[in-house]
Amino acid sequence: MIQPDSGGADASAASLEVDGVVVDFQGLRAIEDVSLTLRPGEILGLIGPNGAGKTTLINVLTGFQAVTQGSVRLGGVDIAGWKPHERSRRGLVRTFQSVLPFAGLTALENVEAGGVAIGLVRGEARAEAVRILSEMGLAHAANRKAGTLPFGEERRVGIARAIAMRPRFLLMDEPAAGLNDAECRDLQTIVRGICVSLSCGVLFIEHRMSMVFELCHRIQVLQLGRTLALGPTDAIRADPKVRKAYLGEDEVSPC
Ligand SMILES: Nc1ncnc2c1ncn2[C@@H]1O[C@H](COP(=O)(O)OP(=O)(O)OP(=O)(O)O)[C@@H](O)[C@H]1O
Repeated sequence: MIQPDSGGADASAASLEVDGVVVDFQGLRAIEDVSLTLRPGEILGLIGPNGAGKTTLINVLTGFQAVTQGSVRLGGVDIAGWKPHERSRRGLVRTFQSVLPFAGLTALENVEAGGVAIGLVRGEARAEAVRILSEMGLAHAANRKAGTLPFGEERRVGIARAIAMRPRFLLMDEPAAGLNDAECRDLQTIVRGICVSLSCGVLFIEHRMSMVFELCHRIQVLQLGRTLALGPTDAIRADPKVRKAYLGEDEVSPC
């Protein structure tokens, strides 16, 4: 597996960094002092049982959830005051499990909307969308309404739209949910491709552990809002406290 750049002050300045974040919901502490670093070109798995705080952390990163304490920095800049659309314009992009908000648009229009959202003029966004759809094997679907596509293709349209936003960091919340084995393998190829060709850092939240283990360079494990473990994939896979808390003693389910 190709390892991303992992060291030096330059790497930190180019990274997405969460520092000491706390999130409270009316008396419930959902996140307790979590720090996280995502480097360009790396795939960082974020795993943990239900309620561990993974989605809340994504919402913090995308600007939909305010923090009670702590900071988020993009390329060394504190982004606390940035609105969600400013974050995505500057390269902090997330994928959704479904393209449903745009289900009535064609696949091409969906991907074009990604380019327009980051400020491309329509013609440029369209040309880019045609190229991305073709690279993702979706050229045949360009003029079909996204909501009428097979599930796996609809999911890929959502990822294509994210790619059109030229992500520096891509946040993927359960991208494999509902996909079959072949679609999971396609997804892995796509994620690796994004990582290498765009030098994009990917935060990969997924319950399918076989996929997390195959794809991720490092894994951070959350439990009850705290970081239980963080390290290279092989070390996390073998960590007894992670196995006890999350993985169980049995081997993981296949993807
Ligand atoms: N808007 C909210 N108001 C109150 N509590 C919330 C809110 N959002 C999340 N929580 C609580 O915060 C904790 C973390 O939830 P979160 O959804 O981030 O976990 P998760 O790791 O993403 O879980 P899952 O794997 O089930 O998606 C849970 O106890 C949840 O009930």
